[in-house]
Amino acid sequence: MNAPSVPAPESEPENPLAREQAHLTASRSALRAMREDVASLDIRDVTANWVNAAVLQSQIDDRIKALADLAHTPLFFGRLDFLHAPGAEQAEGGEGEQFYIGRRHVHDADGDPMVIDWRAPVSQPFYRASKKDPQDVGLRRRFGYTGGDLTAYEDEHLTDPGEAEQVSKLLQQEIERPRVGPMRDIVATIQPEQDEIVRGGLAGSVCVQGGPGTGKTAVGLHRVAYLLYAHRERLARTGTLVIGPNRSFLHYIEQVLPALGELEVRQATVADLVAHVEVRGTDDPAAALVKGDARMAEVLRGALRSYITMPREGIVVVRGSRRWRVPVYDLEEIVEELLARDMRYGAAREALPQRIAHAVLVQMERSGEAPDDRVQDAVARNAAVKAAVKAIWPPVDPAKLVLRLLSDAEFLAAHAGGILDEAEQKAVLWERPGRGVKSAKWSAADAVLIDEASDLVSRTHSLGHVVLDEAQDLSPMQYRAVGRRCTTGSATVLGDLAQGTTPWATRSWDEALAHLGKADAVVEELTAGFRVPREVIAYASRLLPVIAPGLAEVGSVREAPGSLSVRRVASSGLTEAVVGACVASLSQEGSIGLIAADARVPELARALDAAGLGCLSPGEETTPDVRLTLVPASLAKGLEYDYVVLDEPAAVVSGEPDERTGLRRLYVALTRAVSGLTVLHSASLPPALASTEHNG
Ligand SMILES: Nc1ncnc2c1ncn2[C@@H]1O[C@H](COP(=O)(O)OP(=O)(O)OP(=O)(O)O)[C@@H](O)[C@H]1O
Repeated sequence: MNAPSVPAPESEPENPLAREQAHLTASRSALRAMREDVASLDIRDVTANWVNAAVLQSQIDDRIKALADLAHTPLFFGRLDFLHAPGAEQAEGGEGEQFYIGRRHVHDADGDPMVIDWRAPVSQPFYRASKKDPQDVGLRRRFGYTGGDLTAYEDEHLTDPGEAEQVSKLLQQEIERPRVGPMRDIVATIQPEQDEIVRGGLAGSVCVQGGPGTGKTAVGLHRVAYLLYAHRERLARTGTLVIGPNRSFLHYIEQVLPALGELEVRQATVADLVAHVEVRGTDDPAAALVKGDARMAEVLRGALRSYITMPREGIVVVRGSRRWRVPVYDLEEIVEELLARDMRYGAAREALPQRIAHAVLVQMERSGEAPDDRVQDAVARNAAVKAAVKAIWPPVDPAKLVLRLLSDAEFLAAHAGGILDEAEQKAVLWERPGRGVKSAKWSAADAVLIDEASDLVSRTHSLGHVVLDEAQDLSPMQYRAVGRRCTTGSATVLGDLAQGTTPWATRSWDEALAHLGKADAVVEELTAGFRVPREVIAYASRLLPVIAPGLAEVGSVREAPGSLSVRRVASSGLTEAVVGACVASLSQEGSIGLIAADARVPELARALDAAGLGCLSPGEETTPDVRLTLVPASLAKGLEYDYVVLDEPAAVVSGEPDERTGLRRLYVALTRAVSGLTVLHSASLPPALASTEHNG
């Protein structure tokens, strides 16, 4: 591989860099021309009315926006020189072709491509071709940019046996490029094992187990962009959704898809999905554990069914001078038939009057009448029929059903008997029964129960594709809630068993996928770490045998000697030392995260303030002026900073209800740094970390 070449004077036409720069300039002009073409469209003659005109104009405006040339977003980042024209028989010796790979398609005035969308099939070898499998690629070239200028390139001659394989310097530089602002895309440097997941088919679901910084979030987001490209129409109809753990995380990732040209993807937390009631209460862990258990689905199903009462008498429908009788045994048969079918409670309730009316119609026909559909509808709306339906199959409000289960010990016992033991029933019962849906102090887990009940009453709308990030923290009931939003679609599940910090954290992906309703999903593993330097990840991985025995240690694609510093200070000087470490980190470029146990955050905030250091909360955008974020350990998951200062690990551990969860929380905190981690402690470190004191 050639090292990034030293830029030669641009006037030299045979200088490859100058040629590439010329192609960039030409592509930019072509893009401008494409934009101007759209802008000059005259729609006055093609639209019949102003509504159509407005719709068309807004589509044109969107298209113009999509064709914008962003100064700091390189139009292309790679080039592929195929040995033969793609698609041509190689034996024919067809002329090789050259393609520039970028974020979007750009063509010249003749319609010939100048830049190919990274998602097009012809771009795939850019990510997958290797010396072992060159995929007909003679040369792969990666471009390096400084600001918006093309300043370097790096070549791989995949079919040259003499050229040794090397780690790309441009990849390394891209990862280490200081972070300001939200998460960015990785479209120029997606790795082969990541690309396999990104370009997986829409039909199948996939689950990715990957340690910290292996690119799970990046892969999930690029997968959505890819699927939208490959299945645009279908997904435009059915919809896509990205689920993340909390609002700050969603803010952090929200720019990635728009930067890839995808503006229509909804992003939400699980709490957003199940927001049927206002959540004002919390559960103790014992209650939350039972409420999140999949057995609750069974309890709810039984409780809902208990509202159905077998008819005790027949009904009489009076129409004009005639009376039609539906005997009790006919009604019973109808109800039994509905019960036997796999119908939602609400759908069956709607079907019931029609079934009764049908029974009446059959009698009418037998007696020589010729009733049509309108008569059937009229009978279904008859007062006697309505009254019977109400008695047999009354309407049920899902929130009221859950309210009753959690408030009424007898009702709960009647439906949880044989499913939950007595202690479990006691755990879920509210101390003070809820009076009404509005006033009850619902917890997050209760909202999920209501969502389950709602789905039993009427089917939840299913989307085309759902990406579920940080999945390891979901309870079985939450997996079910997500699963019913993609029953007819597919899912990408991303997570790390070692980072599970809820009492119900996922123990096995097979189990989780079964709750999600995607038991046939393929489980893939990512083990190459992009974020965390080797020294730091090795230190954090000392916790793995305790927090997730059997899980492979994450590697690192980057050596960064001196990236870890662990220092013990006197407890009276801890806060001051931490502020000092922040000041030192701020002398470097990029973002700084000060991570601390939640309980330590107020004191540290005051100390930073007193030192005149402005700081942000997680999810707030870093700017060149304010680059320091004060991160409560409970919100650190999924985030990253160029430099991390970690305050008092022992406090992070003891901030959690049990030691394993505490150590997992610590593992998350230790794995947020891209370029450097400083750990400051006054209390002893957990034994796994203390084994070899590390001083940097
Ligand atoms: N192929 C790649 N090229 C460049 N950067 C990459 C690549 N893959 C991942 N990264 C970068 O590595 C960092 C970590 O990625 P990401 O946040 O997706 O990891 P993760 O597996 O979700 O981590 P965590 O488990 O900690 O949430 C990000 O800055 C991401 O942009």
